[in-house]
Amino acid sequence: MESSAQFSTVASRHFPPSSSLPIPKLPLPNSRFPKSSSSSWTCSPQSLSFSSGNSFTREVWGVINSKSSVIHRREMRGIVRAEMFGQLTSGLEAAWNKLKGEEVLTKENIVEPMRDIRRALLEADVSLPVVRRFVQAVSDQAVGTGLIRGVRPDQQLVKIVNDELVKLMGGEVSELVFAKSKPTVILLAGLQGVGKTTVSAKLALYLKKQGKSCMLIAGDIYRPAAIDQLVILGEQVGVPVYAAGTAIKPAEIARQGLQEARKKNVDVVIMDTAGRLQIDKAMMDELKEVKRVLNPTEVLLVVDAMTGQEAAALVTTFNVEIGITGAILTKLDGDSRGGAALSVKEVSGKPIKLVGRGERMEDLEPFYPDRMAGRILGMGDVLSFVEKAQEVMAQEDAEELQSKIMSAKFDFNDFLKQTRAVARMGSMSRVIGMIPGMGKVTPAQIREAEKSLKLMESMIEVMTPEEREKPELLAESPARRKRVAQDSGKTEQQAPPGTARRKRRSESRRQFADTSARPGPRGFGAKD
Ligand SMILES: Nc1nc2c(ncn2[C@@H]2O[C@H](COP(=O)(O)OP(=O)(O)OP(=O)(O)O)[C@@H](O)[C@H]2O)c(=O)[nH]1
Repeated sequence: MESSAQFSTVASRHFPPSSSLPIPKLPLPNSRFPKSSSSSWTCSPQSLSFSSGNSFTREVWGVINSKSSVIHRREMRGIVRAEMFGQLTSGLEAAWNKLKGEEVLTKENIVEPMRDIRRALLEADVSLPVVRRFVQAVSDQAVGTGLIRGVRPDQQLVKIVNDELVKLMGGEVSELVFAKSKPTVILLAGLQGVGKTTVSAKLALYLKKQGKSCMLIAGDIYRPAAIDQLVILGEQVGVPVYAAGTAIKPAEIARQGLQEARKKNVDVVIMDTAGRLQIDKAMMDELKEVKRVLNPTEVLLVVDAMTGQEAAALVTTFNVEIGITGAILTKLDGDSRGGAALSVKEVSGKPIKLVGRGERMEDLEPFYPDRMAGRILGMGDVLSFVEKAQEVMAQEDAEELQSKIMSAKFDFNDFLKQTRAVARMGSMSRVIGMIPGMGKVTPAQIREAEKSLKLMESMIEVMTPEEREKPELLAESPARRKRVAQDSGKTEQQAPPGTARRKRRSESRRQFADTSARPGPRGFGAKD
């Protein structure tokens, strides 16, 4: 009877307690999420809100939510996080915890927290001179701060560390520079496998979204597949690619490509170049030649975030050798340490302009030092969340959803629309990482939540159009619920762990509900 067990994740709170099928329930979302009578993430340029209530969405977030408290308890037992900057976040938390119970920051009581901060930064692979300067700056301010009414010493220290982190990463966001007369030329360089080819196409899409016409030049003649890769990616993002094969020199390709771009009157030209396993003279000379031909506005070094402080050293070397304008940090999504993000500006003097946070073409963003600091300190990144939400959901859709929720007309079609919109924002781990307080959810728990979501989607997919529009049809008919469960191929054996226990708990709740005069359910399946 997995069918009913699974179905219950959707229906339990929406169907009358007299339903004949035993309907186990998922745990209710805990207080970390606001509760209201209906459930949705809604966004508009002016606002973003989450309301949770009687819907699938509440169930999904409920799963994640209930897990986050479990995770919190695990955290206390010292289990380290694996998500972006997770390791650093955990390390810094140890420092604040040492100040719990203190009245004021003193020279004596900050010794241990400062040691923790130093250790956390070194473990994050931040370069030693940077760590030294950082710790010194934080200690000086901490001792000089004095008592601020209503602010605990641990909160004071978090604020000081936050400000210093923002400074360390360059303070302001460093925008791309565009040439006064078309085309703006962007030259990409970097070692092998760091993500240059992918970044070329991502950058073209990023600029296209800003209304700029782009052209890509395939200049990696040493890895023949790189040209094909760029042509495919160019097609994917709808940007023309200039390729001249592998038999001519990159500088000549650059010259021809630039000519073509001028003919096409494009706004921006982006040139992908070959990577090497290590920096060698021939590679640098070739790049210098390409740079001379292109006279680019931006020369961006693509570096892999996972290489930590080595990335900062590379930026320095490339800057000395060929002169660069900034860096693009890729694979930040898999970086639990953060050493590269924290070291590049301070070590090389060159800013990180953009970051790659996933393999999809949309996963390239400006580098915001303040938002990064927020992520590092476990405060989420609400602004990026809102921007992503705005990107994937049309304002009208958001308003329509909101009004449906308000009038309790949110149906299964709306639920699908909403979850698919959230999926377009990126992987669930990424979306969750941007929400304050959710940074502690581990990858395993996210995978489980994703599984639950897929399960719900598969059930909705086998519903008839009428059932999707009128959830009450299912509420009133055990036969329909059974069919939906069977058609979506669920069996009791496939039930996720804990279902049996939830089932027992739900039965006892239902017995209670049968005997007490509780008001009927609202939201999905509600009768107006
Ligand atoms: N997770 C993740 N993967 C990325 C990111 N950027 C690039 N990748 C992946 O990294 C791998 C290498 O990317 P490429 O673009 O081929 O790297 P490249 O620097 O052009 O490689 P060479 O031409 O060999 O020098 C690919 O599998 C990309 O999908 C990112 O931000 N996050």
